[in-house]
Order: sequence, then C-alpha cells, then structure tokens
Amino acid sequence: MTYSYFKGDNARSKARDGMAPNKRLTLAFVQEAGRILLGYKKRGFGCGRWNGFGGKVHDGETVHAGAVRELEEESALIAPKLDKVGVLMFEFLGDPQLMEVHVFTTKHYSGTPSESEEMRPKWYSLEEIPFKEMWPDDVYWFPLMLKGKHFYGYFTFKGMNDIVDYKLREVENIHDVPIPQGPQDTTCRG
Ligand SMILES: Nc1ncnc2c1[nH]c(=O)n2[C@H]1C[C@H](O)[C@@H](COP(=O)(O)OP(=O)(O)OP(=O)(O)O)O1
Repeated sequence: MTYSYFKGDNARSKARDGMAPNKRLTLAFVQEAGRILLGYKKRGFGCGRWNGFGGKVHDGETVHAGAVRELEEESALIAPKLDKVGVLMFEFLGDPQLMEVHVFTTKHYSGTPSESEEMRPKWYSLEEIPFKEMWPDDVYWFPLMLKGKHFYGYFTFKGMNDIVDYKLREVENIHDVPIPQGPQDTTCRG
C-alpha cells in the first residue's frame, strides 16, 4: 500500500484558480463485535452500492453534526458521538469539484436500524463485506478503518467505476493533520 500522498498538481491548481470549493460529505459506520452496518443506496449518487451512511454537510453545520444527522436520517440510529477516523478525497476526471468525505465510526448507538427512503441497512460480518458491490476505493481503506487506524486517501476516478490513481496514508491522529487540498499538498506529506 502506498503511503506517499502525491501525484500531479491538477486538483490543487483548480482550487488556486478559484474553481469550485470542495463538496464536503460525511460517511459513518456503526460497528459491533465482528460486524458492521452497511446501507444499500436506493437512489442518487452511488445508487446500487453498499456503503456507510452519510451525505452533504449543510451550510452552518459542523462536519460531525452533519454525520450524526445523516446517520439518523438514513438508518434511524442515534449516535451523538462519532469518532472521526479518516478523510477521503475524490477527484473525477473532467469535474473541477473535489469531493471531501469525512469518515466516522462508532460502537455506541441507540435505536434499531430501519430502512429509509434512501438506504436499506444490513449487518455484515467482517468476513463477508460485499466489496464487489461497493465503491471500488473501499477495498483499499476499509482494512485501515477496521483496524482502528486513522487515514487520508486521494482517489482519482475515471467515470464511476475506474480508479486511475490513488494514494493512501495512515496518520497517527486525523485531527492533527490539515486536510489536503490536492494530491500534491505538502501539508500532508508524511
Ligand atoms: N468513492 C466513494 N467511496 C465511498 N463513499 C463514497 C464515495 N463517494 C461518495 O460520495 N461516498 C459517500 C459519501 C456520502 O456518504 C455518500 C454520498 O452522499 P449523497 O447521497 O450524495 O448525499 P445526500 O446529502 O444524502 O444526498 P441527497 O439527499 O441530496 O440525495 O456517499
């Protein structure tokens, strides 16, 4: 696995040129001994894939508050304290806007997972995670998440299915490292 973060400079220069600011999203996973809750996305972006629960951070909302809200909206679970474990950046070739996805986990929640208009939840044993029916980047960073590690990743997609380049880096503490603004942002050199 690659822990150097960098490749070309195109994403960073887009930000410098005053292009679209990053689209900020959350992604939350509820874990229990030996299993993890995933949701089948029924509509919209990522439709037909299993994923954690999350979505766009609203204006004036903190990323953590957005993650708590989206988890409840999509799974009916209440988890007021989520632990941030990762930040994933996604570049889609030809799209000037980067996606900045903040990944959270928790083992503490209340409620019973229930199907929402957007997601159908299901517990998966850690040995049976359906990577073939998930975003193709997940197989790279899930092992770090499941080991309780913190990480940054930068994935470049061509279309929705092909990763043409990626960098993934484990960090000591996600809170101590500034969010990279592009693959060549030296603030995240480790
Ligand atoms: N590549 C990849 N891997 C893993 N997870 C994701 C991606 N790309 C992604 O967008 N995601 C995650 C991040 C978010 O949790 C969801 C996408 O959120 P979305 O459904 O667009 O946001 P909502 O605010 O819920 O959407 P609407 O209500 O506007 O439909 O996928």
